Amino acid sequence: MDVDSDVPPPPPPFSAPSVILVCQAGACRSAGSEAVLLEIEELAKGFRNCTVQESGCIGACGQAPNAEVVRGRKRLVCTRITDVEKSAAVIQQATGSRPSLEEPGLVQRLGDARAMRVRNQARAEAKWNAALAGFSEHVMSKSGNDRLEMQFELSQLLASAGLWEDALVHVTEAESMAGGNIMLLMERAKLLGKLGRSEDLDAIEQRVSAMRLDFRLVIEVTSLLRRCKSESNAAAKIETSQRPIEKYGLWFLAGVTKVSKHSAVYHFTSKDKARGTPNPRGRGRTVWHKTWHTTLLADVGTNSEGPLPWIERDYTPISTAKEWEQGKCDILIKIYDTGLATSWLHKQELGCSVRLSQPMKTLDVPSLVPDLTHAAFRPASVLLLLAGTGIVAVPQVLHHADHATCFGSNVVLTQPVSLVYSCRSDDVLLLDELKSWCVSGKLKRCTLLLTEPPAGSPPPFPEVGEADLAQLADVENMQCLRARLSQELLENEIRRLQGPTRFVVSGPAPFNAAAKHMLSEGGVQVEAITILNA
Ligand SMILES: Cc1cc2nc3c(=O)[nH]c(=O)nc-3n(C[C@H](O)[C@H](O)[C@H](O)COP(=O)(O)OP(=O)(O)OC[C@H]3O[C@@H](n4cnc5c(N)ncnc54)[C@H](O)[C@@H]3O)c2cc1C
Repeated sequence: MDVDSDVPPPPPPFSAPSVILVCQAGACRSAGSEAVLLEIEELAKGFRNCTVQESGCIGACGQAPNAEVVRGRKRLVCTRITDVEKSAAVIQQATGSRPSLEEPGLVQRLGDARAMRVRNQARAEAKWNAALAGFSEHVMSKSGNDRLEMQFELSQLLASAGLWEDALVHVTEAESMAGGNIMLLMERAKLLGKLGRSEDLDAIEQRVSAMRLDFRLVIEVTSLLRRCKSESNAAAKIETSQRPIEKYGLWFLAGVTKVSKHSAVYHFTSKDKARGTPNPRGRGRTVWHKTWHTTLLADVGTNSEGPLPWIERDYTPISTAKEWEQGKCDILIKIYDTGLATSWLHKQELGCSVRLSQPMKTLDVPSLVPDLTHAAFRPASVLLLLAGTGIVAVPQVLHHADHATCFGSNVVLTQPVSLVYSCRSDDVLLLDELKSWCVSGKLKRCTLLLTEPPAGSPPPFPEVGEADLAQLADVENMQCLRARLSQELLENEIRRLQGPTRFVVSGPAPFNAAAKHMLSEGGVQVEAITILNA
């Protein structure tokens, strides 16, 4: 299988049937793959020999959104399908002919639909900077009702991000465009309350009293205005830097434990109730077993990812859900000298404050799929194929195999879990933990694959020594090889497993693509593979 960057040059026209698989997994979904699917479906309508289907991860997460063209035995991965032109180029790869984009308004309509879906996805993940990227300019290019609706949405996004003054400007403009809409007026009141502007709230109260409203609406509006006023009194005391950001809690950097030349465990603490919990419970709720992650807001200032002064990056804590509830969280992070968020984090002083999002589901347990509708079977065994910081999936999965750390009173992960872990010899992570999980039997087997680090810039923690691999010699179910993941090694592992097996692949994009390819060559069905970005 070829993995090409962008969409490759067009082939000559042909008539053989083809299938376009549009990835709908993690990174692609965040990059608008739902809209890519609709776009490709719409553009492919005139081609009888071409079918379009959604698919799981294609293994090129770093270049999302992606699709794969399958023609006979040939498979071609098309990456970075970031606009309508690129979608048209994918169809040309599949059919040999380019669909027409001449229909008036087509490109604009598809472009708008795609922008809306990217925004909705970012919103669902509480990634306010990503949701706002390019949105203000987009709103300004619209008129009439479209403009009114979008301007209101813009004000809501800005309010979620804590930019209440900007949100107020837009909701006020939307309200004046709508000519005195009560719903928009109440949205304005909520923002005035947050900003502590009680005189403006009085003015709104007077305006409302002069309106002819239905009796029930009067009760609702009066009670909302009362709440806004009491919020307004408290608001004056909140410093701008401490303003709540929707779905985020305030944490403090309490310590940094360097664990390799490239990575460290960052210890965070919090007393903020807004931090939420990975395991919401209460009357009427059923326990939802899952692995989870959080989003860190890295306050890097002006950036190319959106208009807000932060960038958003996901992390999978290695500490437990209970510790999160107690206000403690440990995250294992590899520092990249060219990485925007990690190089920023590397410079932070102990005691500094950071924002972490409320926990979000990564995978359902025990099926270990991102979406239960895709859980084709209940696994009898699990093989984790991890590389680099992808190793953080192991504690999250194994927490569900232990009474002390699982959610609810019953352990749901009872299947044997094996691991193949590939890492650079100067960045071996969680070695002591891996050893203890092997000794206790929580991990059935662990194969550690060591690769040589490429020459490059000096590491962030040069003072940390290399991992002591000699300690593994007496651990029977653990082996250490100086090798890369290979077809032979993988098939050897597969032969030891009781089927059906769930394969979870998590590492940098080239590792994910290679592992997925080897699994399919080894006869593993695509439904059995879960790929995670790491
Ligand atoms: C659900 C989820 C959970 C995650 N959990 C963790 C975690 O627990 N610990 C952790 O360290 N990371 C984790 N990541 C990755 C993390 O979100 C960031 O992508 C990573 O920290 C790099 O961010 P950055 O801004 O420093 O780099 P960016 O500015 O985004 O990237 C710039 C450059 O850094 C380098 N780089 C960045 N990421 C990688 C990579 N994965 N492999 C190779 N080179 C890379 C490349 O040179 C890249 O061009 C997770 C990602 C997801 C989606």
